Amino acid sequence: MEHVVLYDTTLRDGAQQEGISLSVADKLAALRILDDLGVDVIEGGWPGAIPKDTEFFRAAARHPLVHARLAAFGATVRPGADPAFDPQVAALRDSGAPIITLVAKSDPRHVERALRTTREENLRMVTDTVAWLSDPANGGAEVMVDLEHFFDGLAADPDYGIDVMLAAARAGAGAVIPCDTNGGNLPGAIARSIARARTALDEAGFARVTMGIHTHNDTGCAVANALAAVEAGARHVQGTINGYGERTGNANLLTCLANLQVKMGYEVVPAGSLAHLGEVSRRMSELTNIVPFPREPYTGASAFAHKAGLHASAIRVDPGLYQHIDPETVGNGMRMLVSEMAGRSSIELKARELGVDLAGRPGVAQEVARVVKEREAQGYTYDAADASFELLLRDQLGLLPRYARVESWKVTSGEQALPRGGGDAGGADARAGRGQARTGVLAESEATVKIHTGHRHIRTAEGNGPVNALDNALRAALARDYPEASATRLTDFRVRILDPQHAGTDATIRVLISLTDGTRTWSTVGVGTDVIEASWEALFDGYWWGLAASGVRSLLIEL
Ligand SMILES: CC(=O)SCCNC(=O)CCNC(=O)[C@H](O)C(C)(C)COP(=O)(O)OP(=O)(O)OC[C@H]1O[C@@H](n2cnc3c(N)ncnc32)[C@H](O)[C@@H]1OP(=O)(O)O
Ligand SMILES: CC(=O)C(=O)O
Repeated sequence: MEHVVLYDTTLRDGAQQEGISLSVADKLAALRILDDLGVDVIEGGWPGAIPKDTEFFRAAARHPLVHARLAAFGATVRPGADPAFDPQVAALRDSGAPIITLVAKSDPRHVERALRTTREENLRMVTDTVAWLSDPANGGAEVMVDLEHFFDGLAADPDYGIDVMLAAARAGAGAVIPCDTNGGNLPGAIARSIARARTALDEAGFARVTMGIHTHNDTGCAVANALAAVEAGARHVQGTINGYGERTGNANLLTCLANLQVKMGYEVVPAGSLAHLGEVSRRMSELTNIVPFPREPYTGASAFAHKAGLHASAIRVDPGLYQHIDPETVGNGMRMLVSEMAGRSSIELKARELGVDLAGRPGVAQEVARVVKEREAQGYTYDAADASFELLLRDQLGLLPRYARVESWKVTSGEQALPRGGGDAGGADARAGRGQARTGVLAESEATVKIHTGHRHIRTAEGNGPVNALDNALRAALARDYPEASATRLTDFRVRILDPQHAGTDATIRVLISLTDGTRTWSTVGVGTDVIEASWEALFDGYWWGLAASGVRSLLIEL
């Protein structure tokens, strides 16, 4: 199988994304993740331009890589400058990286208007910088050249970009990488230009020079453009994990990798690595602190999630009928979503996922599907509230322990005058009119919950809002007989109006909550015209599911 070089630029071009700021420690952690994945090259940053990157290359020297080689990124010398006396070029050499990737202007409009120099001088800048850095007397790095604005440049002048590329090859570059810097090109144009560039290299006697591709996603075609380039002769693909990058991002390297290896038959990373794609995507999300996009191909949480009943019915026979690959190949998993679009098969497959075998009990699946459709028509949503669905399913099967009977609950909210000297009338909270900072009053809520287990428990609790007070009171009441309830905490609370066009504050609303006990997380749903009532339903189901999932035995004695 032919190899395609995988070149990761998450730590350089990915870090150019709005909102991403990686510390040296983050970059070192990413280095390990990328090396374990088996990429060939990891571009670590721009030493000499960004102090953190200079420090990163110093630190990286103490972390030998098993699979990948490190690349330092930088620019050619400026017009009129000699690389031997250029501090930025010296910083690239001093980074100790075995690969140096230079960005070079290949669009004559950029040469003339951004660099404000001549086309000939730009060719000289490329030639001299590549030759100096690849000279063994100056460290002898392998030099790769990113041809900035290559595709747009060819549209303006069909030859100049090719001349820059050949100058780089002549000076000793090991790889030349046409870049769709503005991300405005489509696959056909990319493929035609790459084919032309490859032919030009071969005809000039540079068959040894690798043709690369670097694409941005401004037309939504970054991955497609990278793959089109490979079909046209590129054998080096640059991209970033999760498609991070300036503006709309770079080609998602994980999507490129999966497509190249699984669909196009190239050898890219060691065979076992593919099964870690999901993990790599999530670990990099932790480092960038950017929530993973659920609909990301191959790695996203929804990439193999099925909602339509007819899909489920075919999947029950053979998952391959509605999936382009086995999700486990890329470290993902199939999920069944239950909603108003469910039929018997969806319920049966979801039940199987939850460890309940409904095979041979079509009546139960049919009845659960009917209840789900009926309740979704009222506003419930089970694909976002797995725990509520599980309660419904187990209830139908008579498999649900009843932990408590609710006698009553109530919440009061109001404002209470603070003692003199209490509160702080200034600050941002006061300007926003929030909570305790207004003119000496404290906003607070109080809830009382009465439940029966074997005994009658009455608990009153305060909170900074009604849902918080209700949550505190319910937890305290349950924890008297079920101490496991004390570990449960609310982590998310979302409310939405279901019929905004027909009603104002008296609209039906849906509350979706997420809870955790420190190990598991789960979500439940409540619906009503009263936001507190809907919250109570979601909370009660949430605690109920938590106790059932912990295997807690019911102590309820109905008198
Ligand atoms: C397409 C890409 O994404 S390339 C990567 C881009 N990444 C970055 O820019 C991040 C790091 N950049 C930096 O830290 C700074 O911009 C630096 C250190 C590179 C330059 O900083 P400064 O010298 O203050 O200048 P500034 O940021 O305004 O850049 C303009 C200068 O770079 C020159 N320049 C721009 N592109 C190139 C290039 N490909 N080769 C050589 N010089 C270039 C311009 O001619 C201009 O030089 P001049 O001031 O002599 O006219
Ligand atoms: C080099 C680079 O990042 C670009 O041209 O997009």
